[in-house]
Amino acid sequence: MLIGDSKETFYVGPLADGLNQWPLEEDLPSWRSTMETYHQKVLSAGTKLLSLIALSLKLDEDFFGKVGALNEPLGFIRLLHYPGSGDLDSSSEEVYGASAHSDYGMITLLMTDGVPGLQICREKSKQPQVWEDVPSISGAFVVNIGDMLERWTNCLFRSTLHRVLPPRQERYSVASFMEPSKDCIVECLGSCCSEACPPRFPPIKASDYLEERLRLTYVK
Ligand SMILES: O=C(O)CCC(=O)C(=O)O
Ligand SMILES: [Fe+2]
Repeated sequence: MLIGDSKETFYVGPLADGLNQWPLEEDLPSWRSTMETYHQKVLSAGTKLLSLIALSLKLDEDFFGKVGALNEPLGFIRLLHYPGSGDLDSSSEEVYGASAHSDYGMITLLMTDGVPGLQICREKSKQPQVWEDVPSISGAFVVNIGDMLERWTNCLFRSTLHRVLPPRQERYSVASFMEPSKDCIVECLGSCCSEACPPRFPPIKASDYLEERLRLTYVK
């Protein structure tokens, strides 16, 4: 019996570090160039969004660049496939397509094929949790706030708790994660704390934070 998420994933890592292992051109013609173009475009959209977030926090629009969050190598793309419930092994007991989590980085730009399933919980620390369907808007990204942005803003920007219900029909999505560059120190912004509202999290190096989260997720 299988218990766990039904999702299948394929990662495309940062382009600049040359570590991606691409399928052969003759096996998947134009796939690599399509993914590289998508990677560049989605990172550029994400960088613009981060400038808007910086401005909303009364920071310089290039704040995230200046603190070293946007240095290369940057950005992971996760291609996701959720089998339709009819395609699942009848002995498996997957409860979710993707179980409840928040993403680790700054923001995630999510594109789906329109098949429902994604849900968010607005008040993540309240019990019982209330889950709402996220409607798909053709041509638009769903943008999730990640945990490191929550740390930076001392919870002014809350990371989005989300999950994917096992879809009845097959579902595809593409999640593009903007994580701060490895050496960037994520620490409470001066404008987000005061004596009455001290920093809730100590400063942390982005790579240390990420490694710890990955360890907790994958090493059980
Ligand atoms: O497939 C989706 O809609 C969400 C995927 C997701 O949350 C993730 O990959 O972190
Ligand atoms: Fe996610």
